[in-house]
Amino acid sequence: MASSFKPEQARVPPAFQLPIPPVSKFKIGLCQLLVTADKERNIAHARQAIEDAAKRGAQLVVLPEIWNSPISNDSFPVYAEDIDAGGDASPSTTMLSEVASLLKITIVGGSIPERCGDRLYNTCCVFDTDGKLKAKHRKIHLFDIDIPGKISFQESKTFTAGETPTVVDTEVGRIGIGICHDIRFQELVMLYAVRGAHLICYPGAFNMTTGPLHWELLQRARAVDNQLYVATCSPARDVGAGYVAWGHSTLVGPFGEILATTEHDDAIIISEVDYSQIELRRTSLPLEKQRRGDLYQLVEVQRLNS
Ligand SMILES: NC(=O)CC(=O)C(=O)O
Repeated sequence: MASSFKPEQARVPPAFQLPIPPVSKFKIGLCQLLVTADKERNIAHARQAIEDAAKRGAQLVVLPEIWNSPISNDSFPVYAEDIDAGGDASPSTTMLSEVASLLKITIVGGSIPERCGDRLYNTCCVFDTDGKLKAKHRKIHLFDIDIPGKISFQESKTFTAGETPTVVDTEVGRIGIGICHDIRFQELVMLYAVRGAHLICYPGAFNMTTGPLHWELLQRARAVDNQLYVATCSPARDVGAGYVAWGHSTLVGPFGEILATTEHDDAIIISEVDYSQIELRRTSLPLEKQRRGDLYQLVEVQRLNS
């Protein structure tokens, strides 16, 4: 198939520019949730976990990928919600909006199956402290895998891929969003870094085959290459589920260091993010100055249709 890329649609992004965040030090809460087939219970459980995290001081709370539904192509259409319609058409995001404004916290709302017309997306909503929907990221790289005898999953059977990278300004800094498989594509986070992201949040559900080898490796690679914070949030492991999640939600600092993590059970991680560490790491190890832009460059494609 001929490529639709045209050189006039490309531009070289400017160098890193780190905006001054409204707060430079805050607590983050990663809610690793056990997800069941009972959607109402999943919503109530997520709400309780968010409230607990906020009580423990979290100003930013992150939820897992697909936290209101089992992870299966049969379930996605059944559990999908019309996020744009809101209200009763989207009980999951209505809850997130309510609880964000009630507790005055920022929420990176994991992801849920979204229905939009006749399409389904794997979508992450970000709510600010007023409960306003600040951003909606639709998973860009769908997870299709076939390792015989280990794992076979074709997300593209039900979901349509998103078309837009997402960077959002919040009260806890500039956040880039990716969902699970998006973490494997380094160009996306490089783009987020040049757009000045302090933190990348990846709601994700790696599995028992790729999780042990790649989950931590990818988070640390994204953080150390770009000298920024990376937070991941997984569903808790349910060995009886059709898709068994690896768990191990984690916060990684800008030197690639693991700041907080957990095993695979239902858990809330509370940890501190300190953006002064980004400047410190970038000053002592100035990758941006050392980068050989004369030899290679990241080119951003301008989507004419978006
Ligand atoms: N579930 C995903 O989207 C990605 C994943 O598990 C992987 O290994 O990649």
